[in-house]
Amino acid sequence: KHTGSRRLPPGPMGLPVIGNLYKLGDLPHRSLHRLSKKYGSIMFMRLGLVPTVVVSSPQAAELFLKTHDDVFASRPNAQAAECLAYGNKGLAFSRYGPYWRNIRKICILELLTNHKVEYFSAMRKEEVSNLVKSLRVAAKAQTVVDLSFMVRSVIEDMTFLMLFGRKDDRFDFKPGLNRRFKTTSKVLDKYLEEIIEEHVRDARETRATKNIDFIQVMLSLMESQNDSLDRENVKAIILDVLLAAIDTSSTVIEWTFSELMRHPRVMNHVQEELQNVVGNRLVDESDFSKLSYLDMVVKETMRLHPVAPLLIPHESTEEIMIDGYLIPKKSRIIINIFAIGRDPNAWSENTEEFYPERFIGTNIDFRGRDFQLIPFGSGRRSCPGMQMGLAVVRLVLAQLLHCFNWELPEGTSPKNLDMSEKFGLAVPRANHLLLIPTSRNAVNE
Ligand code: HEM
Repeated sequence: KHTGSRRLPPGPMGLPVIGNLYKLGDLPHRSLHRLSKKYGSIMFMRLGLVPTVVVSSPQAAELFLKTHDDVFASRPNAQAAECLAYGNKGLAFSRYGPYWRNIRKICILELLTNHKVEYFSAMRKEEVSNLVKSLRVAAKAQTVVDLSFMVRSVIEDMTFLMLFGRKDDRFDFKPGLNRRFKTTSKVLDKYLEEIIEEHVRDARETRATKNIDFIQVMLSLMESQNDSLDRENVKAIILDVLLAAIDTSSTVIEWTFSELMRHPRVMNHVQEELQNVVGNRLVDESDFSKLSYLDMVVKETMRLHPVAPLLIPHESTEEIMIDGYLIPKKSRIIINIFAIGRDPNAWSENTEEFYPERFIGTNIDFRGRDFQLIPFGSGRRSCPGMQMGLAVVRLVLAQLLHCFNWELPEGTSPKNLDMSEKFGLAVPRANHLLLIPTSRNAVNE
């Protein structure tokens, strides 16, 4: 064969065996962004022994996630997934194939439907109102609150209510997606078993109840789908949803607050919009369609601080030529949306600036059709929880911004606010965001 027509994409020279791992550093999305400026938007490297392709422009992302989506819809056998309690039986890390397709269908048609998003709206409002009440106490005393912690707690509560119908004595999920999970998996398994048993008992006693929380939905599917879904599967899916829902939504809120604290002009504008649209009552999700500036602020935050800057790794299932380059079978595909959000060809020159007005007059949205902004991915593997996540993010943000003014603690100014990141599948702030609330308006609670 003529080798010239079957060349790999350009990339840094690898060292034998350890390949280019050493180049990635503490913040791989940033190192890979720098490398892509030198080698281009389709870049090849070996991470350990794994052939890896890094994609860093909207046009290239479209080739991988839309034009040839069917070839790149699998997942590598992730170390993270092996550490989890149920191996690859969940959704996020399982390989492309009939098993994944069935579970994905269940998630989309039964668990994460618009109907479900709406159904839980009253629950979300109540949980956020409770948070507002406790913040009122802090506001009165003018104490510093750990906003990162409080936001995470309210989102954990909402997620537990949605999945299990309860939020008390919940399992501590703090360890997140890392090796420690293996050691905690027995405790976790016991917890999930207890909850399932409780639901089975309840179902037996009250035959007629509707399928409300996720466990109830899954139990009735287990009955109707016979063999294709067992308890292990149910536990694996529930765990996936827990992990996918909590860190992501809290991280978006934390970064939005951080940028608003650094940009008082934008903060004032958001609060004015809330005052005009909502007035002296609490925000309701039915207000969202009129909060267009808030919407732009969330988009701008996710452009600069994508929660999952490298999405979840994809894997190719066959050899394929893309844009004149050979992509070997079983390559790991990393879509660097952190780099895409900063691509000057897509966003003009001021890409590092937080400037929500850039979205005025555009139709760019989150649905994955506009490849310059894909914080939820795009195509077959895109996030099935997008609507649920956006509802949570918008409500918590809007309510906290409507009810309170926020100040940085003494010694911190908008200019020197620490913005360090901590890398993982999700990239939150390295240090919690500490703020002082002051009650803003006489809201009728
Ligand atoms: C604002 C919040 C959220 C963001 C930014 C987000 C983002 C993402 C991203 C980037 C992916 C990977 C896409 C890819 O690999 O191409 C993903 C996958 C996934 N997300 Fe989300 N997500 C959010 C909230 C949620 C919520 C609330 C749920 C569930 C209740 C959820 C469930 C999932 C699942 C199950 C997957 C795996 C899909 C698959 O592999 O087929 N996410 N999400």
